[in-house]
Amino acid sequence: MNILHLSAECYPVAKVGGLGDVVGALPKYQNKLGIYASVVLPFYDRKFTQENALEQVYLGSAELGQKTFDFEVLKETHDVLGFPLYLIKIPGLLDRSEVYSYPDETEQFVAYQIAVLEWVIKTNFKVDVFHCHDHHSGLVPFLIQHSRKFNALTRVASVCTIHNGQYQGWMGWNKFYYLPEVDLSQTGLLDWGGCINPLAAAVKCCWAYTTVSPSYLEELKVNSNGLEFLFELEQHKGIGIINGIDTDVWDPATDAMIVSNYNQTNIKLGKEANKIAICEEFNLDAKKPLVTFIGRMVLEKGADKLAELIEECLSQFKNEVSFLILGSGDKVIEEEINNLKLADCAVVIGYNEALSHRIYASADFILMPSRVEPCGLNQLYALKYGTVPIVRSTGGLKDSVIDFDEENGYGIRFEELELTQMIQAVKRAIDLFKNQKKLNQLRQLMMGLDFSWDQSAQQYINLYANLISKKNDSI
Ligand SMILES: Nc1ncnc2c1ncn2[C@@H]1O[C@H](COP(=O)(O)OP(=O)(O)O[C@H]2O[C@H](CO)[C@@H](O)[C@H](O)[C@H]2O)[C@@H](O)[C@H]1O
Repeated sequence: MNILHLSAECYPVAKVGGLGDVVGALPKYQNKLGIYASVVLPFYDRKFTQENALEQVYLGSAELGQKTFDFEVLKETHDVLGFPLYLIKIPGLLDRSEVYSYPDETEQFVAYQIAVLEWVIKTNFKVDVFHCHDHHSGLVPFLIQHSRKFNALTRVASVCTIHNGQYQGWMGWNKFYYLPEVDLSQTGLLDWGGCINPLAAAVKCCWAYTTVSPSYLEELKVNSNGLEFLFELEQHKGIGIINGIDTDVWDPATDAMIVSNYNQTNIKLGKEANKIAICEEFNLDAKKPLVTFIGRMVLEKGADKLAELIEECLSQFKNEVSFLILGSGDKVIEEEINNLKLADCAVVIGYNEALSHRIYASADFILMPSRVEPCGLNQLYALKYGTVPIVRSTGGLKDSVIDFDEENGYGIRFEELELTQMIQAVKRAIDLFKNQKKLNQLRQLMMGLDFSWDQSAQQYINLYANLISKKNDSI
């Protein structure tokens, strides 16, 4: 079975958030399970592409509207990631350093998708399933069905995974001419709310779509930035598969980025050593419970509530708790948090992968007050590192964290994004920290949980197999 993953991100080539983590891991685990999974990304001029051997496997050209563009397909020579990695390089369009936020992003991602399909057809690259991640490759299921140019691929299955339904890749109909000739009777499939909506088109045209947790599958029907009705209509094609974690990268026993490695048996000492080091670095008191937040500072993550919460906690629970915050995103939120000049609170604005590992290993608690959380990887990493998650009960957080007051529970949950509930959750963390025996029992329990990719990777494989066998039945 040959699967081609299409994505804008893939760790460690290019990661902005959790999409990168998933696409950097899932294909590796799928290959271990005996299928042949590859990834095709836009080319980025970054550390990974500068430092690894890349060979040209295809040189071609295609049209974006009236313009012809040349493109190269490069393959990373040694499969260092555990799967074949292909990169689409288009001079002047896909050869830059950043992943997102260029003014011609639409042109970038449309050209990427056209180039991928062109390359697959011209080289007879064997694909049984196009696995499209988020809106950046959302036009592919439509194009292979309704564009004559790609009709050699009509019978290739397509699966679309929604990591984040809030972003949909909207483009005006004035850019319709970027697409190759398509069946004009089918253009309604591209439309949602009067513009071309690649995520909506993917959901309508794919053979199956998945969400990154079962709860998120349900939530999209009531909260998906305008697509609620669509998710209701197409629910028969939907399935929720929770993300896993890549234990080659995220394991405190082997993690080369942390100060002191540890496992379930020496967790107390291990966490202590990491905590002492980080508290020294950030001038915090290692004797106090350390609560962290790591992530994108955006409304989705509830980051706008952090500044007020920290101020309140440090005033109500004076000298009883400390905070270490790492993130970047919305400039207003960044500034609000960065302006907190308080003892017992350290803030790092920016993206720092190595620091994030050190924080997972040293913090006692990780706060995730998300408004929306399709899966959430931070809580899964935290569990693996024996760090108690404090989460709002939503999406994947609800599916992966059981409150420690419940049977076999280990985390702290609250329902509403409301200051009093959040303060109460932090208070429970402080009380738990005072009971070191209980805290260590919970740490042992958390570290023993299995959120590895093995099971979820298999669920995707079962889905592909189902789709392929249905296709064969229908021939
Ligand atoms: N400033 C910073 N420095 C270092 N590391 C940082 C960082 N900010 C974030 N990270 C890292 O980025 C990742 C974020 O993971 P999330 O699951 O929160 O992803 P995100 O919301 O981007 O993705 C979407 O896709 C993923 C994958 O499906 C879903 O889990 C999620 O719910 C959904 O919103 C983690 O590895 C985290 O450690």
